[in-house]
Amino acid sequence: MYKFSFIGSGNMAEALIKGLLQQPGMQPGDVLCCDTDTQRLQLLQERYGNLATSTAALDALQAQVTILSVKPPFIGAVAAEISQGAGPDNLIVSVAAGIPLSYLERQLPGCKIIRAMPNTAALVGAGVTAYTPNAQVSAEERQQVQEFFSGVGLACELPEAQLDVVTALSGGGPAYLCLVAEALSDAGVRLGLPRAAASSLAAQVLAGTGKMIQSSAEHPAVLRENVCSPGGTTIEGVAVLEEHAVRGAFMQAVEAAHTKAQQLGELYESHDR
Ligand SMILES: NC(=O)C1=CN([C@@H]2O[C@H](COP(=O)(O)OP(=O)(O)OC[C@H]3O[C@@H](n4cnc5c(N)ncnc54)[C@H](OP(=O)(O)O)[C@@H]3O)[C@@H](O)[C@H]2O)C=CC1
Ligand SMILES: O=C(O)[C@@H]1CCC=N1
Repeated sequence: MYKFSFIGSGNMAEALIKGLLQQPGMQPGDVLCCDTDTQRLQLLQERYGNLATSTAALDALQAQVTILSVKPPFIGAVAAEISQGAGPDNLIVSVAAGIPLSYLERQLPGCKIIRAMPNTAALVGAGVTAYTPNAQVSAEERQQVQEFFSGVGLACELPEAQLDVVTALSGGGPAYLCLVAEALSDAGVRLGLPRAAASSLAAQVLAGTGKMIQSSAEHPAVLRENVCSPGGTTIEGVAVLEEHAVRGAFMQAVEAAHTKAQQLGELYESHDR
């Protein structure tokens, strides 16, 4: 019996696998990766050692926890494939954006199912995941899933109605902040810094500020004020960001992603496959 299996071994699965393998006691052989792309499976073995692999999704049921990590449009096909073997003994975690528990329950009747939304920062053990279990999941299994996701960052159980917001905020969050890192690095290069120096400064600013926000008792607004000296340099930059309505842009970005997650969900509420 494997500890974890993944159906769909792409970017999100890899982030979780890399994070998991950094935990004490976890061996590559504890993880089964299933994917239709054999080159991808080979690449993961080159990167992470002796992971078990298979091209048959059904094999993934030979694990304590099976993670569905294919793109939303493939969830129906994968569920159909594993429904022949899945039953009340299987604990299935879907990380697919938008796909409601009710749809998964219709495809995999009787199974213990968790809908979860992690992010790719799991890769460095600094992810964040919110999840909702269905009624079949016991308290002990909830704890198992909590431990699984908290091994690769923060984890919390939330009502399913909030998962589309989580998808938009923290699921997609690394993309928004990578874009900020790129923009800061480009700005440095534009002003004459070598690319490597500009990129490393930008990355450290993001990492350091994140740490500071998390560890400080102060509101982010106060931490920002602490940087803006009266009549100084930073307030000039902040004024430009405000002129370009950057806060509004971030809010609209999260709202657009939320709308998309809801649209995906509506599609699956009304379709059987
Ligand atoms: N990327 C992210 O930041 C996050 C993603 N998610 C969710 O994770 C899921 C996966 O996303 P992501 O990792 O980015 O996607 P990827 O495309 O990187 O990975 C999906 C993998 O599944 C494979 N695949 C497709 N069909 C099947 C099948 N029938 N059986 C087995 N494997 C199959 C794909 O192969 P091929 O490429 O050949 O099609 C691909 O290797 C999505 O549902 C997404 O919503 C959730 C949170 C964050
Ligand atoms: O973009 C997506 O649909 C997925 C879900 C959250 C992050 N990536």
